[in-house]
Amino acid sequence: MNKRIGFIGCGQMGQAMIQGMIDAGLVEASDIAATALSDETIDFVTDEYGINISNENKRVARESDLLFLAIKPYVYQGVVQEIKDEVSEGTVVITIAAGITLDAMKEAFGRNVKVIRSMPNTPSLVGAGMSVLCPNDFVTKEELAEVMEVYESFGEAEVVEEKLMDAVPAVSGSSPAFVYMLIEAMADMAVQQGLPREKAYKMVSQSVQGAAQMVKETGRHPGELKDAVCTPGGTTIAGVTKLEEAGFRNAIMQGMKACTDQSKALSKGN
Ligand SMILES: NC(=O)C1=CN([C@@H]2O[C@H](COP(=O)(O)OP(=O)(O)OC[C@H]3O[C@@H](n4cnc5c(N)ncnc54)[C@H](O)[C@@H]3O)[C@@H](O)[C@H]2O)C=CC1
Ligand SMILES: O=C(O)[C@@H]1CCC=N1
Repeated sequence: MNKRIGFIGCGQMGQAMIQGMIDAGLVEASDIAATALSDETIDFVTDEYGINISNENKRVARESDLLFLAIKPYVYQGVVQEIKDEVSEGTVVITIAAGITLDAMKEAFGRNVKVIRSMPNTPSLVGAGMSVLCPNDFVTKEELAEVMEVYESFGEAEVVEEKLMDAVPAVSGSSPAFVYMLIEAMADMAVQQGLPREKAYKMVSQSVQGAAQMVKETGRHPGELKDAVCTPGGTTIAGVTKLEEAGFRNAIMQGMKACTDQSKALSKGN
């Protein structure tokens, strides 16, 4: 890709995206510039990814065409104050935090800047990310296509209207955590029943991945796929009955709602 890519902040999510785009062959590691606060992170990222990393936010902001702000939501204001005069008119700034709205970015910069609000997730690290994007009015179609190319290098990407962005963390950014909880709980019980832990993780994670692939590739309704697993009087329907008694689906729905409510609250606070 013929664009200078910069990351302000290079923690869990920044590293996942960087590894994903390098593995996909989109860019060379040496073409990516990033910043972090601690020398420990700078040393680790240098050794692990071979990108150019420093603590020079202003320089990276000045020298990037696509500038990812991979920092925690509560440091956005301070970082934007620091870098805003370095960001040129042609640079596209990409946010990755829940609740940082396009308006909040315009206000923080104090001028019209090209901004794309996005919500990626950590499976980007292994090329299986799900990212959702929303550009402001100053981003051209070509620029959006370039940024989509970046996101699609490490997974799938969709564009939605900004009013839907608060519903997005529940299905992209945060949802892997919920699935890890499911995998952990399933494996714990398998271990309790005598299966070795490593085998339990392998069996459960492969089954979860396979089920997700079935939904994606067959296009069949998840309920229909579930029914196809349930033998009358068999093991699956016994498990389904117990899960429903324990409020399984309702618990998931409430978790998704809480995630969305929190994103809305964060959006209002900015
Ligand atoms: N971890 C995840 O699964 C996801 C995170 N996000 C969002 O990504 C953003 C980053 O999250 P994580 O990577 O998890 O956090 P993290 O704490 O792992 O990384 C944050 C990075 O920012 C750096 N940093 C902090 N202050 C800085 C400053 N003033 N200048 C330059 N660098 C600075 C830190 O050194 C660190 O490298 C957050 O806004 C989060 O909401 C979005 C989707 C998923
Ligand atoms: O928990 C959070 O707020 C961030 C956004 C999505 C995943 N992590």
